[in-house]
Amino acid sequence: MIARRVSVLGSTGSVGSSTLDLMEQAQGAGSAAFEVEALTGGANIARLAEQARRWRPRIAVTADPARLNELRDALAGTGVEAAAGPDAIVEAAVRPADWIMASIVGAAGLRSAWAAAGTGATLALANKESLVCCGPALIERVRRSGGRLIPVDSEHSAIFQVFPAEAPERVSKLVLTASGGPFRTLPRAAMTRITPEQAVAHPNWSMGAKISVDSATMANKGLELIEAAYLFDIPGERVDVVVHPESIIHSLVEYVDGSTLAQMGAPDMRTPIACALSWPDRLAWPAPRLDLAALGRLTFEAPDETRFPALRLAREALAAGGSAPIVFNAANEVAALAFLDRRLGFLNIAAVVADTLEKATGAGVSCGSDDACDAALAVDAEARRIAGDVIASLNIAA
Ligand SMILES: NC(=O)C1=CN([C@@H]2O[C@H](COP(=O)(O)OP(=O)(O)OC[C@H]3O[C@@H](n4cnc5c(N)ncnc54)[C@H](OP(=O)(O)O)[C@@H]3O)[C@@H](O)[C@H]2O)C=CC1
Ligand SMILES: CC(=O)[C@@H](O)[C@H](O)COP(=O)(O)O
Ligand SMILES: [Mn+2]
Repeated sequence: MIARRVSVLGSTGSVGSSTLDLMEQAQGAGSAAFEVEALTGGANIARLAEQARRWRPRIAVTADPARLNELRDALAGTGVEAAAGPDAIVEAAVRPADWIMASIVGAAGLRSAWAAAGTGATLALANKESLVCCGPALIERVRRSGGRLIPVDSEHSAIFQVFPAEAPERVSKLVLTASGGPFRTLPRAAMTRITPEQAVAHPNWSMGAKISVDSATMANKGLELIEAAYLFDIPGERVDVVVHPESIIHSLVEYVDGSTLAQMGAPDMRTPIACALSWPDRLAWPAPRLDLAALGRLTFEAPDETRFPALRLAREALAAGGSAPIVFNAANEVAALAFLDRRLGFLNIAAVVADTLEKATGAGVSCGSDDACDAALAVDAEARRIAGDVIASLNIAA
């Protein structure tokens, strides 16, 4: 029986909701008991209130200070404390919990993930952007606090499960699988007409809008390449990407003797979340199971970095080091959101990232030596400003 006091940062999103759903199912199966300390959300007050009514956390927090009264009203009579604003989310992240899910999307999740990393709790990290921005420092912070970082991103969860942490020298390379997204076979010429609705329609996974666009451009795999290099302390040249359209093998570890170990499962985030919730134990819940005979075959192909240049840009940013991964992440986030707002064409997402990386390097944007989180946020802010200018100049030219 697994017993945990849990906080979920970003509980109203795709990963956050899957986390609470999994907890519900595991409790229903009699294999776990949970208390909830804190739930945090953004604009979706109705979902946050519904979750708080079900789980009765000590506190529920919305990121938007202007929505505090609305949240208070929605929680009336529950005994759940309401709070609002980015600082309140950081405060929620350091409340007593032994398992904290960091599932806020984008760099907005960095401060709370950083705060949670210092508490000594197990940090279940879905927010890949915080690893890309602060990887080695974030990992070290968890280690020093006596906590444990468990990756939730499906590929990194897969690697984590088959990686020999006690003997990393046995590993020759990591292989990240990529679905290839909804435009895997679309010719580049047709990509100019891609709409946000088409881009968020991922073939295998049900996810939030930003990561769905990242999958469509393969910037997601670029972020994951950086994430893997930091998490498993391995150079980018020893992290391969292979396109596997079925998303059944979630990633692989190749050993020096030629053996390759893989983790497989249905494309459902509750499986990697279950792993993070119970590791090194295993959580029994009514999980979706694989039927390999029904699947029939699994297929693989090389990624096409001409049609999906974001992958190459991420690899270059990782090799450049310093602040380049933070710039990559910030520019990608600004561009993906501009695409979702119909202010930018699909193909221009990677173009904005490339241009921002070049301009930020020219402007000498680099991390300071202060607190890694504050230093990363300063780089992030400057890179966002540059990316915004790049988008504005593209729109003037159009
Ligand atoms: N979805 C997936 O299957 C996977 C996701 N990930 C990673 O997990 C993270 C979450 O992804 P996903 O669940 O898809 O994202 P969603 O967009 O579905 O959810 C994001 C969450 O963050 C909250 N949020 C948004 N903006 C802010 C802000 N400024 N401050 C505080 N909270 C905010 C949202 O609140 P609200 O909705 O109330 O506005 C919501 O709770 C991302 O980093 C993603 O890359 C990794 C692997 C798989
Ligand atoms: C579920 C998950 O971890 C996502 O990051 C998923 O992997 C996206 O799929 P692709 O980026 O491979 O299309
Ligand atoms: Mn992933």
